[in-house]
Amino acid sequence: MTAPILQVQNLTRRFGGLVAVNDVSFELDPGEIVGLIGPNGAGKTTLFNVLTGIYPPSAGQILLRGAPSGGLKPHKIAARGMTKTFQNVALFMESSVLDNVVTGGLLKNTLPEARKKARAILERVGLASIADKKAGDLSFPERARVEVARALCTEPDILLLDEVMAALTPAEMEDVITLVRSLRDEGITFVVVEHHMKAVMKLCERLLVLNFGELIADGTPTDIAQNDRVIEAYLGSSFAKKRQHQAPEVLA
Ligand SMILES: Nc1ncnc2c1ncn2[C@@H]1O[C@H](COP(=O)(O)OP(=O)(O)OP(=O)(O)O)[C@@H](O)[C@H]1O
Repeated sequence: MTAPILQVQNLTRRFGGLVAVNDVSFELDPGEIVGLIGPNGAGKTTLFNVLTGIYPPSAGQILLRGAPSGGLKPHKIAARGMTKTFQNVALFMESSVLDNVVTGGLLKNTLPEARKKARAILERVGLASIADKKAGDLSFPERARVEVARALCTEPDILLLDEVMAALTPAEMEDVITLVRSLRDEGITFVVVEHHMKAVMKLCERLLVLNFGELIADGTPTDIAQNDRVIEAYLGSSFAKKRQHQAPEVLA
């Protein structure tokens, strides 16, 4: 049996009196593609932020390849192999696509090495033709791809994708799904936050469901689509009671 690459144990994050992530525990095996879903405000981004060191945990443990990583700074956690993309794309808008991606590579490489790596990654994700364009001149879907490229340039073992498919056309989503699968085949483990349920169901082999900060389900997309607690969380209890063994459209 392979050892888990990530162990999250009783993780809690509070903001004053608000418990944004509440006693959450799960493990990731290397090479999994796991979706993290839940209604607005469920705690998905906060969980990503705690895992990647943007916020320290209020309680609980995070073990990255068996070593505690909770409370370390983001660059330390990225250097150990876990990083995330940002929901509201945080590129340097005045810099070129290439220079944005290079910043990811500087974590583990000299500048010339980082530039070489960044060019290879831009080629890999299909952005080589816009390498010299200013990030501020890109369309939103292009920016999201650059965000992914920059995260890839940190050479992650675990990549947390925060809504990179927002505003993509169905064809562009297919491209992202193909890219994520092929990167997984090269050894990267993924956790994906995405509101587009069809894309999540297609891409992910396992789903974790948060509601009001609590992990209410962990299973295959088929199991999750039939799970009463999940349906209730999305649609309210009256719908869940009326439902007769039929997955609602929101989870189909
Ligand atoms: N820095 C912060 N300070 C105070 N409260 C916060 C902070 N960040 C998040 N929250 C609160 O924590 C809860 C969880 O928010 P979070 O953004 O993690 O949810 P989410 O599941 O990612 O939501 P969405 O799907 O809308 O992006 C919300 O009630 C939010 O208002």
